[in-house]
Amino acid sequence: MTHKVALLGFGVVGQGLAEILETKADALYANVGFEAKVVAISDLMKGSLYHPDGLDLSLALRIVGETGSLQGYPDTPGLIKGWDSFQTIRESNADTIVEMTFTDIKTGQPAIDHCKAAFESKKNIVMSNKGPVSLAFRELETVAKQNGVRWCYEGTVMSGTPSIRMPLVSLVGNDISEIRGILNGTTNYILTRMEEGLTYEDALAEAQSLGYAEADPRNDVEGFDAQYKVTILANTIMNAHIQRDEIAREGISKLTPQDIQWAKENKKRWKLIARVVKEGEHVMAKVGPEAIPLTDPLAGVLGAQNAITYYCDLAGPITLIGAGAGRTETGFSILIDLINISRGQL
Ligand SMILES: NC(=O)C1=CN([C@@H]2O[C@H](COP(=O)(O)OP(=O)(O)OC[C@H]3O[C@@H](n4cnc5c(N)ncnc54)[C@H](OP(=O)(O)O)[C@@H]3O)[C@@H](O)[C@H]2O)C=CC1
Ligand SMILES: N[C@@H](CC=O)C(=O)O
Repeated sequence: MTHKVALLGFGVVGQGLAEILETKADALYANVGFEAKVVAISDLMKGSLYHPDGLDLSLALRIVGETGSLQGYPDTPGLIKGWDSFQTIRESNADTIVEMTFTDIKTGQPAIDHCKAAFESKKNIVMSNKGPVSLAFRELETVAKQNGVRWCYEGTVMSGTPSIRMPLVSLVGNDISEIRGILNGTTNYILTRMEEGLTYEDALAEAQSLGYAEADPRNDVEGFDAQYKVTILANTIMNAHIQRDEIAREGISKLTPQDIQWAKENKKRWKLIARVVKEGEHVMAKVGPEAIPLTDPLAGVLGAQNAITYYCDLAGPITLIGAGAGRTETGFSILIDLINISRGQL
């Protein structure tokens, strides 16, 4: 059955997903029987399109690439322009809403309301936006279940590297007592480039131009993004009931070139380390910069790469290393969720 999809947000990730759905359509159908049709795209400034029979994705990508807007998409019978996100959620014929709008680190809105509106309209949500999963996990999980729909968010932690599905599916049955990792691509990229001699400002500008940084990069460099991801991991993987503000947070913005040099001279490397530890029923989490020895496996994780180690009682420590951000990588994270929903799998 063709999976009908509506895209909310047509920025880096939205366009990355559209490119994948366009270029891999035949291979996905032939290899895994997955067929998707994008019926709507709704973006705050770029405009919106809806056609119940599906949109021409390569045309939408080309027009937005050339003009920065969807307005130039040709009018055809049945095409509706101008729906906002809530109209798209409620009135489109999509099976799944893909939420890729910006992460509001204070309120999680309007994405939390997008989720509620979708679930109440009996539509699944797939998202890379961390706000709702981090701030309203229990409530939204309940609303999704009550409405018999799916809620998937693989891309919220480590982009297309399966940091959520791997522990939930492949490591199921283990008791995971600790999670430790590098969960923010932008800061890891900045630290790597500073060690190579770039200034903090130039390294941040590069991370922004490569599509790694949040719309407001303070979310990355002050550790909010990693704090959000740690909350998601604690609650989804360790079944904790932890609130974002209970997690101690420090970013990398106070690190100086002298700090970087000191670490180099002492066979160490600065990393923004995220940690969740479970002792009995108590779960403690924190995010902060640490100068770790070069012998630590996390020290070798460079650029926008992320890494995470799950300390399992049966399988031992299992480490996953991969992209933590990026257009195609995060677009891929959405694809994993869509395929699993289509297959009826977790
Ligand atoms: N980039 C990455 O590597 C990763 C990103 N993420 C998360 O994925 C989400 C998308 O990231 P990214 O694509 O990089 O961000 P962008 O800023 O490139 O894109 C977000 C898009 O959402 C649009 N938007 C904002 N609010 C609304 C709204 N209410 N309704 C419709 N559209 C809206 C913006 O519109 P406009 O600009 O036109 O106003 C923009 O085009 C974010 O939440 C981010 O945290 C997660 C993992 C990795
Ligand atoms: N800004 C984030 C993007 C992915 O979540 C990062 O740099 O890791």
